[in-house]
Amino acid sequence: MLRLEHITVSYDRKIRAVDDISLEVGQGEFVGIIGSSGSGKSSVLKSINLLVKPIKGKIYIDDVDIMSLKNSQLRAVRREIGFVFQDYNLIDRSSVLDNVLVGRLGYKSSFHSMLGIFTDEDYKRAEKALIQVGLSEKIFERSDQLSGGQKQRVAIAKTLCQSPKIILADEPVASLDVSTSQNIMDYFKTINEKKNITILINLHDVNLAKKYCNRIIALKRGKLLFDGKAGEFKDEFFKEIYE
Ligand SMILES: Nc1ncnc2c1ncn2[C@@H]1O[C@H](COP(=O)(O)OP(=O)(O)OP(=O)(O)O)[C@@H](O)[C@H]1O
Repeated sequence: MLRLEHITVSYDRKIRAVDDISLEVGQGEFVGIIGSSGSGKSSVLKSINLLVKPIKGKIYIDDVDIMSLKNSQLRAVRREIGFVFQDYNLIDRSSVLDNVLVGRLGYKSSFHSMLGIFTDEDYKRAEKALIQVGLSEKIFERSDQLSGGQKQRVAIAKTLCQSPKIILADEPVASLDVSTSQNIMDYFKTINEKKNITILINLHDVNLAKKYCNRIIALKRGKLLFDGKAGEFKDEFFKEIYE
């Protein structure tokens, strides 16, 4: 469903943040991307929905070359790609419900978005997403009154509200303690298994990647160093990546 062909990302045309990476990800895969700081994990993830535009290569989603799409077509593709950030990316003063409804904006005309007009169906989806992340009792709370783990669950619910085919998560547990991180990873795993949504997740912690992901991709200085089953990721790769 997702194919990267020879993707190269450079921010200043000198250093290659991502250097000629090709990979294919099938529907329903749960892929952990690991690598030391600066290895290019975020750049790979952000290039998939063109938050960052590669200087070379092609990106195909369901065999559509997304770099060749017009704005309106790209918008339609993007609304099916959820993105979860490390710092949650919520509107602090808004309620949990309003934050989750933001996930529906990609389906609205700019006129309706501006006026914040949502249908009964949108509200039902938002409530369902909040039930899925175990937060229905917080629906009317202000999001800045929640804990870090709860905020990340709201961000996941917002993404679910988009009805995504793919979820990209950029270090979603890096700001959380160990047990909260595991809790958030459990939600990702459940979403992946129950809804068959493809997930690509950047992680600092190799053990989390090995525990939760089916496949691991390891980067070093923008290059692909390992791509295989989580169980095949051995200590020697670990040393090579983090040395
Ligand atoms: N907006 C930017 N402008 C210039 N250089 C950037 C930008 N974003 C990333 N870089 C550089 O690109 C390289 C890869 O960065 P990237 O953030 O993709 O790596 P990462 O593995 O996600 O790192 P981290 O784990 O620290 O977030 C680094 O050398 C970084 O300094």
